[in-house]
Amino acid sequence: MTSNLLLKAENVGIQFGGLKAVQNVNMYLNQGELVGLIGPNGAGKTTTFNMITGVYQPTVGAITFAGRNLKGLKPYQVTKQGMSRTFQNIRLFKDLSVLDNVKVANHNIAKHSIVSSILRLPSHFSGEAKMEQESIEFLKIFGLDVYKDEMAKNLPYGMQRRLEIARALAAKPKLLLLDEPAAGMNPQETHDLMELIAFIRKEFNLTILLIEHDMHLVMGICERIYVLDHGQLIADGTAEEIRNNPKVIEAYLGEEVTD
Ligand SMILES: Nc1ncnc2c1ncn2[C@@H]1O[C@H](COP(=O)(O)OP(=O)(O)OP(=O)(O)O)[C@@H](O)[C@H]1O
Repeated sequence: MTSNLLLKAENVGIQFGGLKAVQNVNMYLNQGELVGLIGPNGAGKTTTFNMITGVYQPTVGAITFAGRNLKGLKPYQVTKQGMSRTFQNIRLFKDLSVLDNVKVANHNIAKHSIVSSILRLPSHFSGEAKMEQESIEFLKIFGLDVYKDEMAKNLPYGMQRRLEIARALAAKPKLLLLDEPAAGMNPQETHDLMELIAFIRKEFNLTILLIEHDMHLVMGICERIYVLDHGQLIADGTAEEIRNNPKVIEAYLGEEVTD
C-alpha cells in the first residue's frame, strides 16, 4: 500500500434485486490525483459514486477512505470524513442566494460553537463575518461573486453547475467527486470548466474523481482513467492507454475514441 493512498475500493459490488449494477470494482485514488471514471450509459458510474459517498451500501467488498473503512456510514458521516460531491442533476438550494448556497456548505465545517451562535456572542459574529468573506472568495474563484445576491435558480445553467462545484469546495474536502460537471454546457463553457477543475485541484491540493461523457474534458485533464462497462471495470490507465484500448473502443463508443 502506498503511503499517499486516499481512497481504496476492493472488490466492490452492489445488486438491486436481480440486477448486478456494479461488480468486482477495484479502484484506488492517491492524494492529489485527478482521475476520470467513464463508461456508456447505465455502466454503473453514478452507482459507484453513490457507494463511495454512502448513499448506497455495497452488497460486497470494502471501501476505505483516509485509512477508515466506510462500511455503515451515512452520507453526512462520509462528508464529515472529508468528501464532497456534485450531482448529475444539479442540486442547489434554488430559492437561496448564490452566496447562501456556499455559506451553507461552509457552515457545516465552521469552527465557532453552537453555543456562541445561540447566545450571539462576539465570536459568533466574527465567525459569521469570516465565513461570509471566505464564501465570497470561493465565489470569486468561480466567477460567481457578481451574482452573489441572485437566487440560485436565476443563474444560467452553466453557472449553476459552477455554483454546485463552488459549494462542494467550500466544505473543504480532501476528495471531490464530480458527476458530469460539464453536462449541458457548450464547448466554451466546457473548456473554461476544464481549466477551472485543473486549477482548483492544484490550488487546494485536492484529489478529484470525475465522471464525464465529454471525452475531450476527461482526456485533457485526467492523469488516469477507469472505464466501466455493464457494471465491471474493463480498463484503467492514462488517456493515451485508454484511447487505444480495443475493449474501450468496442464497449464505450463502438468506434475510435477521439479527444
Ligand atoms: N436504486 C436503483 N434501483 C435499481 N436499479 C438501479 C438503481 N440505481 C441504479 N440502478 C441501475 O444500475 C445500473 C447503473 O446505473 P448508473 O446510474 O450507475 O449508470 P451510469 O453509468 O451512471 O449511467 P449514466 O451515464 O446514464 O448516468 C443501471 O442499470 C441502473 O438502472
